[in-house]
Amino acid sequence: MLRLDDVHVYYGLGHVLQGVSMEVRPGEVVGLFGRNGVGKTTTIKTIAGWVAPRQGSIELDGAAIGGLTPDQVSRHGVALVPEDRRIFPALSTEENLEMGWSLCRGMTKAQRKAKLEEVYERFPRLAQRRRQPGTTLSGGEQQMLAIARVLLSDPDLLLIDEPTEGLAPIIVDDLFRLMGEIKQRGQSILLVEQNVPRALKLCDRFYAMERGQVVLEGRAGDAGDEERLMEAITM
Ligand SMILES: Nc1ncnc2c1ncn2[C@@H]1O[C@H](COP(=O)(O)OP(=O)(O)OP(=O)(O)O)[C@@H](O)[C@H]1O
Repeated sequence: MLRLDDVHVYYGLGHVLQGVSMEVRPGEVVGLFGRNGVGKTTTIKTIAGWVAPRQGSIELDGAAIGGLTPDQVSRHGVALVPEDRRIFPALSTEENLEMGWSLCRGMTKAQRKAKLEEVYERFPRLAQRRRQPGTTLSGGEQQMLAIARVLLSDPDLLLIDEPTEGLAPIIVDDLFRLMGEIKQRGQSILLVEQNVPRALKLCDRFYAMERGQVVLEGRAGDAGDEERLMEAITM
């Protein structure tokens, strides 16, 4: 469904992605691993339209999406959950969720309301906190909110950047359970995650990056591939 072919990205003179190629097939969870600064976030932001590639192609179900705006990419069924979560501190949980409506074009008011109730059923903690300002939510609740917000639009592919960073182990368990559920529903995920052993249990395949390039592709669960991955990212 998603295919990147020889994607190059620059920040000013910095050649940050140097020919990245990868794919995510329908229903797959694909891990994107590597040390700090190798270009994982930039890869995800480029797919989502936050950063424009200078060269190369990005296709989704055969349609060229490279260089489209974030809004246009989201209409192709791709949703980004960024590392900083983008929770609006002055807005309530519900108002933050409602920011996700911009991704739900074509839904009637009744459909939106039903979708919101579905999200509250799936995330009871968010339902309890629906009137509270975003800032009063814990880090884990904010992460749940960020994911719940993009689920409103039923994306086919979620790009999730470091969801568990800085969170307590029990919340990390909840987040992995949630991502497992998303996978069960047939939605694909491209996941950047520092907790590699844990992520590998969820992933079908993975890529490892080094200095703006993909240096390894492998299958999760394959002992040889996983060993090569650990070598590639800890070198
Ligand atoms: N807005 C920016 N302007 C200039 N350089 C940037 C910008 N954002 C990232 N970079 C640089 O681009 C390179 C890739 O960064 P990126 O955030 O994609 O890496 P990453 O693998 O996701 O790392 P991290 O795990 O630290 O987020 C780094 O050298 C980083 O310093």
